[in-house]
Amino acid sequence: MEPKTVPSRILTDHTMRVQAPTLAAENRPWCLVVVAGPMVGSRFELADAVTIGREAGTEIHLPEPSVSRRHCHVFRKRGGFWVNDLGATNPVRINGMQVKSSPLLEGDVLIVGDLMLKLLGPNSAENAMVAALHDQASKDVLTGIANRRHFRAEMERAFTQHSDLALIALDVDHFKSINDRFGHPAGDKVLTAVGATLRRHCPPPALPGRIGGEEFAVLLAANHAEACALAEQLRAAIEALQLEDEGREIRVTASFGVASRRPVDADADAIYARADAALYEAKRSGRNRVLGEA
Ligand SMILES: Nc1nc2c(ncn2[C@@H]2O[C@H](COP(=O)(O)OP(=O)(O)OP(=O)(O)O)[C@@H](O)[C@H]2O)c(=O)[nH]1
Repeated sequence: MEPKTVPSRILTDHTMRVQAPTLAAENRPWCLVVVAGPMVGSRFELADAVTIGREAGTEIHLPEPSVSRRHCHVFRKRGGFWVNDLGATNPVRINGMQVKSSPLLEGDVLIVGDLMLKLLGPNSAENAMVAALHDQASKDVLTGIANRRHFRAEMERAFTQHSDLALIALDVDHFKSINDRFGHPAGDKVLTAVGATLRRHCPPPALPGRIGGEEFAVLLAANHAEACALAEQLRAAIEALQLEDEGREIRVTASFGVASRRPVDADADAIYARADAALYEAKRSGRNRVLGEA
């Protein structure tokens, strides 16, 4: 019998470029993806208007020497995107051609200093692939929240953009004895429940992350009092978790340290170090408590 073949259909646009088949579920934000040069693989979702530059506070922040402080402006115009060069030392180019002010079309490559950024539309297969790879690279496998690498990168990025910045560091209490009494899989169940609690109480733009083992952290644009209030809410929610293993109740508590940005801080690590010191003090003084930085 003849094997049944399904006729395939290749879709092309007016320039005869092959279009990815559109799936109903896809409708991602437009994004610029670094396809060559420093920061390759970085993905930036596009708002209606963004400035690209080396200067802290630009929406697409590219801290590279070949990029001007304020390099170019990308904005929506007549249903598409448009680019204006802001007088960059290395002039903006699109697909190799120098431009002052020009439309930017899906699939175009925008050259900013030594970086090549490709514009990907909401339904492109490349956009879906890059988003999936980004997800895999940035999430902790067990809990689904940010992994250490992504959390630290976001911490540095947030430091360039927010003056009101706070960090909550937390660590599950006596976690080793949970593993010893109930076994490693039950320990994993506890970590998963803590991750879910953080996700539930810290919606975006707050960012919860798993730093490693039983250590977690939350990054938020808030003042010290707001961050301490959130930490207290998290402490109570973790203490209220109802977990069991083969009919045996697993009691879980965590200790918290909170720190917020000071004018003297040179980087986000300085804030993290103070949150960690406060967490250490919370452990030392009895656990299951929130302590602000000294
Ligand atoms: N189940 C499980 N255990 C882990 C994982 N990662 C690290 N651990 C365990 O976490 C435990 C951490 O123990 P400690 O650092 O001594 O801390 P603790 O027992 O929580 O004590 P305190 O922090 O002082 O309250 C170790 O036994 C690690 O083996 C993981 O992914 N899953």
